[in-house]
Amino acid sequence: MSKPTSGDFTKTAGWLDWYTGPTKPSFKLPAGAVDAHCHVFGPGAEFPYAPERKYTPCDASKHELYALRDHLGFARNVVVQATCHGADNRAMVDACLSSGGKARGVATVKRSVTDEELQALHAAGVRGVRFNFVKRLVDFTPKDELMEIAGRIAKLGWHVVIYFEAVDLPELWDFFTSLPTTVVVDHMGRPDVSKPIDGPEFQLFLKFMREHPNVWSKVSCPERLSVTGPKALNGEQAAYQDVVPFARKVVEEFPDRVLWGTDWPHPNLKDHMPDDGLLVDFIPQIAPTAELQHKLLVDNPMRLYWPEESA
Ligand SMILES: O=C(O)c1cc(C(=O)O)oc(=O)c1
Repeated sequence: MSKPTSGDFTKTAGWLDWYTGPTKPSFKLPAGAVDAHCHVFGPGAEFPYAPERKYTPCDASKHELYALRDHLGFARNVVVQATCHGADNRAMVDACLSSGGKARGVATVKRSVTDEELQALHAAGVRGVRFNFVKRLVDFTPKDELMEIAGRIAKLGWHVVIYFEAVDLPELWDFFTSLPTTVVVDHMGRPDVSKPIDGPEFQLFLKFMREHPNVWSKVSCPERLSVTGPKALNGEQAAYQDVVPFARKVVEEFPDRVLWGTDWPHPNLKDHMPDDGLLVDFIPQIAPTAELQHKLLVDNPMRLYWPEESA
């Protein structure tokens, strides 16, 4: 892979580009594995970044994403709309349409989206919308607007992906638990892994999943959540030890409602950029058996994104 650029855009100061030349994972992914959380950025010259964005990334094209998929051994991708593109889904849709059926998408839409536009997104492979509550990434959208969107996309059989910080779960609880669809939490609701796993914050997240069988979780982004590392760099096979108990707990308690993704190209990392091959090697630490791995990487994402092909 070549070095990333940003077209005519100027990257946010301190921006870390995705890792070029990732290693081949030692962990062999099961056949049909899905990278269920990744993004494309631009390229900015073709798909300009949204005026309301909170960061300007380096470009990360569909070609680079699909080369990474093949290199790591994934069969398919779920391309999640990145906030730097706002509600302009063209780059994500273009990636899905050029994947030969190997990618599905998650969009961001506004209340003004028409039924025809939703139908076109569906035809392109979109199966969900993303609601973002992380304040450094987006401006606030009123909950009545989001609930209206959820009601409309429910009719298409889509789900809602939610991204929030663990401290905000109490305030968002009533809204999340009234959503009429399957609800998929990004990155385990971003637990503070320096707090105890049996402390009130993470226990509330587990209660959220226990009491609501429509709630799923991505057990992704150890590189984002880890405080103590070690980092997935320089051949490290036991990366992000502090995240392992949290992710493993979710995988073992809810094996049929978990997803995993690389999060490539890893927006907004400030500390280091992981080697994506070593990130794949993180998976057996949190899903230690072949059965758990198959559910996490194949059965669950297929059921959610390719139900027509799922056994
Ligand atoms: O934590 C983040 O900065 C982040 C940002 C985005 C996005 O900008 O869409 O997506 C993610 O999955 C994570």
